[in-house]
Amino acid sequence: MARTLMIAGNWKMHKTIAESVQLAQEIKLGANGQTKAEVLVAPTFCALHPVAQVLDGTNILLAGQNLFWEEQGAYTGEISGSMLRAAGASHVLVGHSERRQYFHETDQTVNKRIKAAYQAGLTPILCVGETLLEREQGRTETVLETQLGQGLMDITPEHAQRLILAYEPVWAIGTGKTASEEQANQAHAFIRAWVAAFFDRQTADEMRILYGGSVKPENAKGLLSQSEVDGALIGGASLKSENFLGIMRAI
Ligand SMILES: O=C(CO)COP(=O)(O)O
Repeated sequence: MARTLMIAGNWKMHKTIAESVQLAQEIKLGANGQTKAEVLVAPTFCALHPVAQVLDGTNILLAGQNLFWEEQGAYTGEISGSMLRAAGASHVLVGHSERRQYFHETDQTVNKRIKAAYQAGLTPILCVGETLLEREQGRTETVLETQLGQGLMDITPEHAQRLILAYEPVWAIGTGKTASEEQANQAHAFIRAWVAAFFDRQTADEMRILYGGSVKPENAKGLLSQSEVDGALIGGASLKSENFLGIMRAI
């Protein structure tokens, strides 16, 4: 089953509008015809539209980093799926561990956001992953199972066909500690088997499962050559075009 690799940059809370536009321009120039992978960037909300204008006419995709589940209303500080769409996004990250850790995101609110993403015509990228303590206690699979089962509750098989998953072990995010190729492949295989059981085999075979956690040009080739790893969700190394492009060229 040939799945198109995805190289995704999560810019987190980094870069002004001007800096985001600059980075997008560098990626646009560098990626031009250079990679077979699908490329995606997720800037801050305020940089979405300016970056969309830079990327117009390219096949580089744009994602929001989060969304609220209501369409509009008195929800100070939030943003809806349709607003992301209008700004030029086609995708949205949901349930990133930083959202879970710092903003009290739960599997239940993740589920609401996933549904809202579909409602708005966005493709969600659901992030799951265990903490160091959970891994040490041998609870990795239980944690993944819970995050997936509750996060994807009542999602239709049709919608599941458009879903992208990201396995991001919390202990590997921004720490410089990468999951070994075997650890990543094993977790991805577990997630794919879970998808096959929850939805169906074909959906599982076609689903992209990205790895995230200290991916850089030096380790990208090894991780991305694993049979179950269908791309990367990159934080720190996506903030410099030479690193992000280096990862793209590593595959
Ligand atoms: O959280 C991540 C991507 O969403 C990974 O971040 P780092 O690549 O900085 O470890």
